Amino acid sequence: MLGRCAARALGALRGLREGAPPARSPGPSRRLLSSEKVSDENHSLPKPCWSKDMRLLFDQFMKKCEDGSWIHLPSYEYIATQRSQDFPTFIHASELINKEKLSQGRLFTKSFEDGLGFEYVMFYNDAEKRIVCVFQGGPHLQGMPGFFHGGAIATMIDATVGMNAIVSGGIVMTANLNIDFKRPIPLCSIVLINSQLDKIEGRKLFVSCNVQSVDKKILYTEATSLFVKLDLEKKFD
Ligand SMILES: CCCCCCCCCC(=O)SCCNC(=O)CCNC(=O)[C@H](O)C(C)(C)COP(=O)(O)OP(=O)(O)OC[C@H]1O[C@@H](n2cnc3c(N)ncnc32)[C@H](O)[C@@H]1OP(=O)(O)O
Repeated sequence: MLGRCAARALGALRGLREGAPPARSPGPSRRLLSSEKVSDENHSLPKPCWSKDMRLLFDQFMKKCEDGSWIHLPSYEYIATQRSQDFPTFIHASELINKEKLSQGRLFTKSFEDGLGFEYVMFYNDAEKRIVCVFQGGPHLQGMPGFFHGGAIATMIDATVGMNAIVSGGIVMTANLNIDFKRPIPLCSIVLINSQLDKIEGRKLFVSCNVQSVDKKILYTEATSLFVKLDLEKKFD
């Protein structure tokens, strides 16, 4: 049974949850998505490609979820924003969005074969407005030989702070992301991305985060971000 905070967080994700597969019900917006592959697989559950350490951390966080203080967030290949009914004004009004290509859209972090790209699981603490992401990056995320690409790290930071903003603010977009890369992260290592909602001012949500080694001895990266709740009356053009 979900606790109250779990229900609230998962309710917030319903509006713009990370990758809920598109609705199967027919309708005008559903026609855009008719040719896509629909996968209901929750990628936040252990897979064969997860290392022993990743599984250990998963088990530790799942233990913390037992009293309801932490929530295990699901993740799917599709983001609900692909459902045009979630963005009625933007998608239908903008001439810039290719409606055919939209049906092939897939969440960037879920676009690699298992184990080669982004493997991660996120846990949310409602009382502390924190999300911890346990991230195991694969060999296709290489930048300098032997280390992760900075863009791959930025992607996972954006995904984690973004999820924190979504849980609190609903439909948001990244307006600003500042990253200090302090140490290179060895390729294929597992790191913790710790994000914190710092404040909300009107439509603006400020979220900070750091990336640490699992033993917390190495601070790899620090970041601050600004997310803006979308004004659904405005158009993208
Ligand atoms: C695993 C994955 C899970 C899912 C997580 C997904 C995370 C990924 C999210 C993304 O990557 S989104 C993609 C990257 N972001 C974009 O493409 C956004 C592009 N920018 C925009 O579309 C608009 O600038 C934006 C929607 C962010 C804001 O436009 P609005 O017209 O809604 O806002 P407006 O200009 O009215 O500004 C609202 C407030 O925000 C402030 N603001 C907006 N942009 C700002 C900025 N860049 N820096 C500082 N402040 C900014 C602005 O000053 C104002 O402050 P005040 O209310 O105090 O007056």
